[in-house]
Amino acid sequence: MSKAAKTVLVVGGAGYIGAHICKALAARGDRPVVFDNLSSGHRHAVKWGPLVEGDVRSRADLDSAFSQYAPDAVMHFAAFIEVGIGEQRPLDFWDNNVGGVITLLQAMKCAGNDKLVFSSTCATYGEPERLPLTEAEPQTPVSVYGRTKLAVEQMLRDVSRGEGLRYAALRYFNAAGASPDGEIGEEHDPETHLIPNALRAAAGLGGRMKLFGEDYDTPDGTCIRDYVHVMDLADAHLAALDRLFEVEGGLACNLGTGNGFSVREILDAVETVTGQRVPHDVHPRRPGDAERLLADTTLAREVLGFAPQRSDPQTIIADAWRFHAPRWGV
Ligand SMILES: NC(=O)c1ccc[n+]([C@@H]2O[C@H](COP(=O)([O-])OP(=O)(O)OC[C@H]3O[C@@H](n4cnc5c(N)ncnc54)[C@H](O)[C@@H]3O)[C@@H](O)[C@H]2O)c1
Ligand SMILES: O=c1ccn([C@@H]2O[C@H](COP(=O)(O)OP(=O)(O)O[C@H]3O[C@H](CO)[C@H](O)[C@H](O)[C@H]3O)[C@@H](O)[C@H]2O)c(=O)[nH]1
Repeated sequence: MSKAAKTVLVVGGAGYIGAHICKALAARGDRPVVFDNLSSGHRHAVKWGPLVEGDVRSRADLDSAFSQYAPDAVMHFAAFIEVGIGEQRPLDFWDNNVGGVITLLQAMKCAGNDKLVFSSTCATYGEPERLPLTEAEPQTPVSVYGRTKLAVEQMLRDVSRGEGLRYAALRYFNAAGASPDGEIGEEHDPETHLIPNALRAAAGLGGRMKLFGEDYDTPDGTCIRDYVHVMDLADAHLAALDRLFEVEGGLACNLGTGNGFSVREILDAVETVTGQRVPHDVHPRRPGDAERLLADTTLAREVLGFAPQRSDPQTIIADAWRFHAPRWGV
């Protein structure tokens, strides 16, 4: 394992997951340089190194960041992430999520940089045929968002084979939680994810939460997901980064825990942690929601030494609540 401090260009590092990875990089002595257009990220979440304001679709913006900071590796988090909006604005999603990576890879090649960690998603699997999902399961995404992420994975494989790119495509399941010290957390606007929406409702903000679908073929009728703490994701990113300095070629790897929780189980956990009821109404199914998603974690454990420490729902929710509660005045 290479222990020398690294400069890492963190594209999308002002966003939720990227900011937590920056904090983890700095904590072990690496130097994160955030490159972000602040379209959904936050200037106040960039705390552990410089911020380069730029757009990943702009070669000029990227070239100037590479020449100023000469990063040893790149981590790419920037994307449009709202599945529903992707169905209405597919061209924007292909432009940002795929076009952005083409421009980034061209800039990396020009700068002589061949190491990339990429944010992929369990949404590339679509509606699973078998659970838990191993990396070998067919990837048949059912959303524009999932198809853009799959297209990038395919492009990375080609560029790795043909041009020697070293990469790790990390397929996150449901990222959740916040830095345990409450310093940074999840601040999407609009927020579509279950845990922050349930916490908002518990705090008496934003009205009653919508529970999407109670007629699934699951024990309580609600969807089952594999929630993984953002700080555990950070550990996996550090391991994936180190691996790029040791191993040639590409890696595609699930990041989840293998444990599934239903929407109702999450609401119960939110009520336990906050001591408040979660006012909610049952609504029809949300289009594109798979019934169950669960990661097989064998590869992550073997290749990245992935051993989640904070990914039980109680800890995830307690950490998220510690971040949100003071900001919401509760
Ligand atoms: N949140 C999850 O549960 C989850 C699950 C699976 C995969 N992912 C992937 O992880 C990544 C990060 O997700 P997140 O929840 O932190 O999202 P986020 O929206 O909080 O962060 C994305 C960041 O990228 C920046 N950005 C977007 N387009 C850009 C562009 N053209 N140029 C420069 N910067 C740009 C935004 O300003 C923002 O800071 C995304 O690629 C997402 O698809 C997230
Ligand atoms: O207000 C809400 C929000 C969510 N849900 C339900 O809670 C479960 C989890 O939903 P999330 O939106 O929190 O997470 P998803 O599983 O839909 O999303 C994950 O997978 C997506 C692709 O499918 C993207 O990758 C996304 O970034 C990632 O968090 C789903 O059954 C959803 O219907 C609700 O009932 N009410």
